[in-house]
Amino acid sequence: MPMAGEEGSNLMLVGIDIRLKGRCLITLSAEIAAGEVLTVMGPSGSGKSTLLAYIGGFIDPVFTAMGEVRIAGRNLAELPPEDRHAGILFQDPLLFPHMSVGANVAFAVPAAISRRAERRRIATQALGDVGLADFFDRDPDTLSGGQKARVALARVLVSQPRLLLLDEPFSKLDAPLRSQMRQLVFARAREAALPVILVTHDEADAAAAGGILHRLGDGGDNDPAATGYRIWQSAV
Ligand SMILES: Nc1ncnc2c1ncn2[C@@H]1O[C@H](COP(=O)(O)OP(=O)(O)OP(=O)(O)O)[C@@H](O)[C@H]1O
Repeated sequence: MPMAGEEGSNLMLVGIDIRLKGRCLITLSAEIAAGEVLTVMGPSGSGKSTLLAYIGGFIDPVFTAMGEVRIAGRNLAELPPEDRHAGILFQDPLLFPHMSVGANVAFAVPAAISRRAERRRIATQALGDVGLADFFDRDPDTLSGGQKARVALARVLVSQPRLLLLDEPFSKLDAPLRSQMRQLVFARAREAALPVILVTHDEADAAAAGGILHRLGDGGDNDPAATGYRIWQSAV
C-alpha cells in the first residue's frame, strides 16, 4: 500500500557493492518497477540476506557496503531504518504470541493513524484481504503455518511500506500452500504498486515471481557473468 497521497514508485539499485573483509560479495544495479519482483538466487552464504539487510537498513557493521537505493527520488541508504518504510517478510512469521491476531496486525498500522477504532478497521480489512476475515480475535498459537504467514503479510501491508523485501518467506510452507501464498503476496504487491525483492533458493518461486532474476556467484568472485541480471523468461 503506498503512503497516503503517494503513488508507488520504481526502486533503483545503483552500484550496490557489498564486501566482507575486502572480498566482494555482491555487485548489483537494477531498476525494479512498482509491482515488479527482482528475484535474487544464489548458494548459501552468497550474501542474499545481507543485500536485503543493506536495503532495509540493518546490515551488520562487519560488511562494507555502498551504492544507492533510490525510491521516489530519495536515497534510502541515507535514511535510518525507521524512515525507509521497507516491509520485510522472513521465513518465520514472527507473530507476537501474547497478542491476538488482529492486535498483531493493528500494531503495525503507522502511529500517525492514532484512533483505535480506525487502527482496528484497517487491521480487519487487511485480514480480510488475505483470506482471514474472521480471525481478528484468534490467538496466533491456534493458527496453521499458512495462516500465520498470511497474518504476517497483512501486518506488513498495513505498515504502508514503500517496498517489500522477502527473505525466503515461502520456504516453510508445503507445496500447495506455497503456491497459494506466492500468488497472494505477488498479487497484493502489484495492487499496492510495491517494488519487491525476493530472496529464494526455489526456481519455482522465481518463475512465479516473473520480473528480473539476479543470480549471485558461488564465491562472490565478482564475476560479471554471475552478477549480471537479465529478464526472467517466465511463462506466468
Ligand atoms: N556478522 C557476520 N560476521 C562475519 N561474517 C558474516 C556475518 N554475517 C554474515 N556473514 C557472512 O556473510 C556471508 C553472506 O551471508 P548471508 O546471510 O547474506 O548469505 P545468504 O546468501 O543469505 O545465505 P543463506 O542462503 O544461507 O541464508 C556469509 O558468508 C556469512 O558467513
